[in-house]
Amino acid sequence: MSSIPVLEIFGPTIQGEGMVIGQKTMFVRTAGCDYRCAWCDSAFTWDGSAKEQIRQMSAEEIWQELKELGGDNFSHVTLSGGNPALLKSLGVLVSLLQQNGIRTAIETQGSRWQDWLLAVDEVTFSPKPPSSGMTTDFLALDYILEKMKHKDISLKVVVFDEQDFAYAKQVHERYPDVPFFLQVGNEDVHTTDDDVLLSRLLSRYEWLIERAVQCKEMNDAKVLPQLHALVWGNKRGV
Ligand SMILES: C[S@@+](CC[C@H](N)C(=O)[O-])C[C@H]1O[C@@H](n2cnc3c(N)ncnc32)[C@H](O)[C@@H]1O
Ligand SMILES: Nc1nc2[nH]cc(C(=O)O)c2c(=O)[nH]1
Ligand code: SF4
Ligand SMILES: [Mg+2]
Repeated sequence: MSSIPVLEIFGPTIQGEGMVIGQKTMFVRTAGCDYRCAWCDSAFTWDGSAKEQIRQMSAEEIWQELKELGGDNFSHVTLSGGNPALLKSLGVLVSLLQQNGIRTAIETQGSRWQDWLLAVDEVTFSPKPPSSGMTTDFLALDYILEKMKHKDISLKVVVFDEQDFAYAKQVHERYPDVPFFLQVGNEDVHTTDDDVLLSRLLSRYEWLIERAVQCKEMNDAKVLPQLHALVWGNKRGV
């Protein structure tokens, strides 16, 4: 049965963000999102520009392709998108990966619940700050984080400006027991000038570190760049 809309399968590479940064992993990127973030670095998953590249795949087909690409060189798979938590059918893939001894992780914004989230080993929830143009449904996020409270989860907020930083504080204060990450925002997700991008991202990282170290509410936060953007710029499939 073909039931999962897939836009990219790639790796092995390293997880460039958040709670398992540096972990060797494969990626499966699904199509479709319930959000439209102004600065989304994966807008092709939802803006129609890659519509003809979407493949409807079964969990077994995805697993076969992961093995063809990665061979013996992986033991971890990250699901991202778009919002993979829109897809009930992804639960079959999560079980199949686990039956084959593969650890799983997911990137989602925390707007939708799926029962199979409980089976994912490392779950990153990334609620969106004001600069995205999106509004967080905190009651939905409360519900989801309550269900996940005994699991290995984290919150990761992308920060572009002071308003975003204030939002990040509010999120961290609302869920004090959930490991909390601040992530540098990439303002130019289209440039191919890697030198300009790198120096811009590093100066934004320095700014975010400075803001976090001055703020007592961020005493437990971790401050990270997107490591893959520092290494490969805006290249897709890495
Ligand atoms: C492309 S999203 C896909 C998963 C899910 N829709 C989400 O937003 O969490 C993966 C991660 O990239 C982050 N992200 C997207 N665009 C970004 C940008 N321009 N700069 C920094 N992080 C970005 C998101 O906030 C999210 O944490
Ligand atoms: N290397 C690498 N790390 C990532 N972490 C989160 C990603 C994503 O787009 O969800 C991503 C990605 O696309 N590449
Ligand atoms: S929620 Fe994630 S995939 Fe969806 S638009 Fe925002 S950053 Fe992009
Ligand atoms: Mg990305």
